[in-house]
Amino acid sequence: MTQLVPPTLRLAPFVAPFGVDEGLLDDLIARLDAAEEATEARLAGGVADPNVRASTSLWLDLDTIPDLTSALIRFASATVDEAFPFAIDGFEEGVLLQRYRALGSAAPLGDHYDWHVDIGAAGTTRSRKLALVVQLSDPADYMGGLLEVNLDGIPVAAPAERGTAIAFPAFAPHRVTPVTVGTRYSLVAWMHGPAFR
Ligand SMILES: O=C(O)CCC(=O)C(=O)O
Ligand SMILES: [Fe+2]
Repeated sequence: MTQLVPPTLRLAPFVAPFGVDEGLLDDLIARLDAAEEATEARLAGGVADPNVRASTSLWLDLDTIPDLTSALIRFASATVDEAFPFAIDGFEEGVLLQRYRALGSAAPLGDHYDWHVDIGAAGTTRSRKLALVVQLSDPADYMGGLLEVNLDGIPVAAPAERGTAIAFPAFAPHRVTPVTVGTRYSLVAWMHGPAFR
């Protein structure tokens, strides 16, 4: 089948409502808060450096939450059709829930994730093509915690509204600025496909 592809590559994140009930967003937050497996987020290679990244995270198996899976597939299709026409096969890693806190952070200014890209040189991260982030928190619940994406040299802050989904290429530098008050929760997933070449 012929695939319709946009004539140009977008240089701004793709943003759309994620389209799930607030109850599901609440449930995801509760899962992270309750999880005993939730661990201090670590950099690839297992080294934790709170100057680069400080947050709490929990991996979820996608098979267990059908409403979440269908919303991710809908949003991923829209992203590929309307913004980033990459060859995509599916979500290979489940989803990662993230919590960024002001209080209790190992980092002096609050939990954060400094500039980085999500694509890696080898292993699972090598075939990451698109990063998808869902804003799980109401922006009134925290200060700071901006997701900024830099696709063309100028960092753009992603909308923070609860239930908003944001997609960008896995090779795009992005960061989460320190949460200085309250707590921000997010969901991150990656669409995989034949590795960029
Ligand atoms: O929490 C976010 O909004 C983004 C997290 C992120 O960049 C990552 O986990 O790689
Ligand atoms: Fe990232």
